[in-house]
Amino acid sequence: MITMKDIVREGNPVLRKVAQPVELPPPQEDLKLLQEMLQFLINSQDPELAEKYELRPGSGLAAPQVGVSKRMFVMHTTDEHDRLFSYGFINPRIISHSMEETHLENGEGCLSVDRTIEGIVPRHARIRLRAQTLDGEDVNLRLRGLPAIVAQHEIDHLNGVMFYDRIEDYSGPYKKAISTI
Ligand SMILES: O=C(O)C[C@@H](Cc1ccccc1)[C@H](O)SCc1ccccc1
Ligand code: NI
Repeated sequence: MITMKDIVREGNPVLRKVAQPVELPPPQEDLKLLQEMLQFLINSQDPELAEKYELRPGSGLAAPQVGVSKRMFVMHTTDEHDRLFSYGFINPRIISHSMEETHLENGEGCLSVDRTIEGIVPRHARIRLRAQTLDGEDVNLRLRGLPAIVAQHEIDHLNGVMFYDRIEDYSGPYKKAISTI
């Protein structure tokens, strides 16, 4: 069972690596890990289990956050119509997105970041996501709202990007060095 001790925190270089594609068909051990990551999200949203195992609630989790630099993530969240989006994604790609942007009013957090970082994190309002799912099917999903934001946050993890890299005026110690012209 995955608990908070299994989640790597900022400063660990795995969070700044570009994760490797998963070989297809996915090895059994990758599928097992993805299933355990999804179960973590479900457990983290159960008040009794979250309290018992001291879990921070999560709507998304990427494999690098459990120290595995592979291109897969899980999501367990609802949209504004209370529809549940519960998936394990393998080799996810955003194949198109809206020009329109969105953001969470109170900014974003991260299970790998044990501090609050203020600031708006701009995200695409709508994305088209292609991936293989935990169930082995190829999906091509249109996401909007919170599921779209969660997916973008997790895919950033697969590319070594942290949410605060995207805050316009963030100049904290962890911001990735950007080349100055
Ligand atoms: O660290 C992670 O990847 C899990 C994050 C994902 C996330 C944070 C903010 C916005 C979108 C995705 C969270 O722990 S999931 C919990 C959550 C959900 C919505 C807003 C804030 C926190
Ligand atoms: Ni995160």
